[in-house]
Amino acid sequence: MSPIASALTIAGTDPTGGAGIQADLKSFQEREVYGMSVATSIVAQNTLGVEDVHHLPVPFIEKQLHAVFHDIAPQAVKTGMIATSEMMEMIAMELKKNRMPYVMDPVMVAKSGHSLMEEKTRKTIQGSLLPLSTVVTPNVPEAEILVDFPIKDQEDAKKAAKVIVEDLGAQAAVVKGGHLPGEAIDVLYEKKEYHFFKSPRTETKHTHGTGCTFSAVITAELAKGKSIPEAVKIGKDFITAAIHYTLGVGRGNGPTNHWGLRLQGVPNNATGGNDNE
Ligand SMILES: Nc1ncnc2c1ncn2[C@@H]1O[C@H](COP(=O)(O)OP(=O)(O)OP(=O)(O)O)[C@@H](O)[C@H]1O
Ligand SMILES: Cc1ncc(CO)c(N)n1
Repeated sequence: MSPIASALTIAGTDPTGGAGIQADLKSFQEREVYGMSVATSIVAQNTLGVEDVHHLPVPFIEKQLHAVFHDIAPQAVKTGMIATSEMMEMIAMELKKNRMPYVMDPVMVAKSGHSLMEEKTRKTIQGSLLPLSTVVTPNVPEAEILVDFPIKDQEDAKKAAKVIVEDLGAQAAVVKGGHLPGEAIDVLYEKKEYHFFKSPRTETKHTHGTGCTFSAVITAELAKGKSIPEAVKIGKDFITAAIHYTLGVGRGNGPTNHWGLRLQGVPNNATGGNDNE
């Protein structure tokens, strides 16, 4: 195995750098993992919202994937925005040929409310990418769509994480608590056990790309060989600091601070302790 861990993101773009591929690459870099990216859709967006979306042709996305896989083998991969069923099916085929830890962030709707996935694609996930995933990281609205019941509190989030693993076939699931009231508690279900990752809620409007950043850090840590709970713990510490040390840039819901954890004096390769609830 290469001494350098590398990771690949397959996702949409954000020219203002807070979400999508740009956020993923910044997160990989912060975790000292060599970052690579394959674009699915080019998105004209900023902190105020999504202006327009241009989907790349499926054969062209496939060519980008081949360019990576034929040259530098990543140790882990994540997917973010995958807008159409056709893209999803092709990516699932490629990931079946190239098996490695795989983090699926099932991006459906931007924080601004703009849809980033066609309605009919929401069900394609379940038959294609989801069963291939090492970890799925839905927020509450995405988890509700995957499991088809409402999630109002932590008990519902626990049930959803379990259904995503036991009925839908993911190896592990983290239902993120960003959209529930109170402390920000993420629920991981893995190997028939629950783990809870808790942080105080920061009162801020600058949470653009939190989900992308969180799942990218998990991917980076899996690329280094960390266990799923260790990787999620580091993802949680990273995003908590990134939200806390807000940059205050952008006219709308601004990005997070990808070097926030460094400001706490935490070395990049620190391992996660056990901070479960
Ligand atoms: N205000 C907040 N304070 C502290 N942690 C937060 C806050 N909002 C979200 N988080 C944490 O950020 C991470 C991402 O969760 P969130 O639910 O915001 O993802 P998301 O909706 O998929 O994000 P996005 O769609 O913007 O990429 C989780 O670990 C969650 O607990
Ligand atoms: C490309 C892209 N992926 C994900 C999100 C969700 O944060 C976004 N706004 N843009």
